[in-house]
Amino acid sequence: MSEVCVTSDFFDTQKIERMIECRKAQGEFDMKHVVVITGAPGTGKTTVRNYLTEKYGMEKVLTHTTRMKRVGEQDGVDYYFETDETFFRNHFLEHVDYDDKKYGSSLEGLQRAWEDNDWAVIVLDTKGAISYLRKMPAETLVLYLETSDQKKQAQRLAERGDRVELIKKRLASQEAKRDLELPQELHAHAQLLLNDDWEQTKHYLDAWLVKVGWKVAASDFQD
Ligand SMILES: Nc1nc2c(ncn2[C@@H]2O[C@H](COP(=O)(O)OP(=O)(O)O)[C@@H](O)[C@H]2O)c(=O)[nH]1
Ligand SMILES: Nc1ncnc2c1ncn2[C@@H]1O[C@H](COP(=O)(O)OP(=O)(O)O)[C@@H](O)[C@H]1O
Repeated sequence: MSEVCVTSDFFDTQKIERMIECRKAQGEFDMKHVVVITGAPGTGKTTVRNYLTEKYGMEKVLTHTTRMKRVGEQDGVDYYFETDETFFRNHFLEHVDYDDKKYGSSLEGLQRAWEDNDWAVIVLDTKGAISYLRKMPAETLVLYLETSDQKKQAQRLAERGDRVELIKKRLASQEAKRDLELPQELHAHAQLLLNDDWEQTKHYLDAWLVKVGWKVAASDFQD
């Protein structure tokens, strides 16, 4: 990317406008993107997803699951809740077993999101993130979330209201243990994001988005 297409000076409106024009000329803003948020339970995947939809207007891609609804979750808002019978009526781009339940994301869901918005966001386990990178390398941006202390993750699940026995089962599952580490296949592609302090995480996300081609407006940087 040429020098005028990037700037680290976010307080200079003219430089930002030149950067936007330059990126437009390269067709960067015409591209579809899907931000895949992955990581172990309790690292903040859903919280980050909500920040990207609320602050940036990204389109949330809902996925399907056979797990039970948690308190406060709604069908068609948090997930499409399925039974073992209805689950495979969907056309999945990828699907996995996670902690003895099924989860899957459909191509239709992603395409629907892209009809409304060039930027979509989805929460997946690391296996799903690898599938997305294999199938759509140009469009997929992976964020891998972690915390500096794994005890924090269990605490957060309890604070979220998850039942103690379910937290234990979830954290003991081979998939949750696997996702505590960034898989080799994601090393070169995923952006690591330490989510200890929420204020810092938000700043980090804002900066990362500019780096990966988010269409900033000069006005975003005033005040
Ligand atoms: N591969 C894949 N993973 C999914 C899908 N939907 C959700 N997940 C992942 O399944 C795991 C369990 O999700 P959930 O039961 O909501 O628990 P949470 O991680 O504690 O919020 C998480 O890692 C999600 O990112 C999907 O469609 N495909
Ligand atoms: N940086 C943070 N500091 C403190 N609590 C957080 C932070 N990020 C998320 N949480 C809280 O931790 C809990 C689990 O977060 P969530 O986004 O549901 O995790 P995940 O989807 O990865 O399982 C939620 O109650 C959320 O509000």
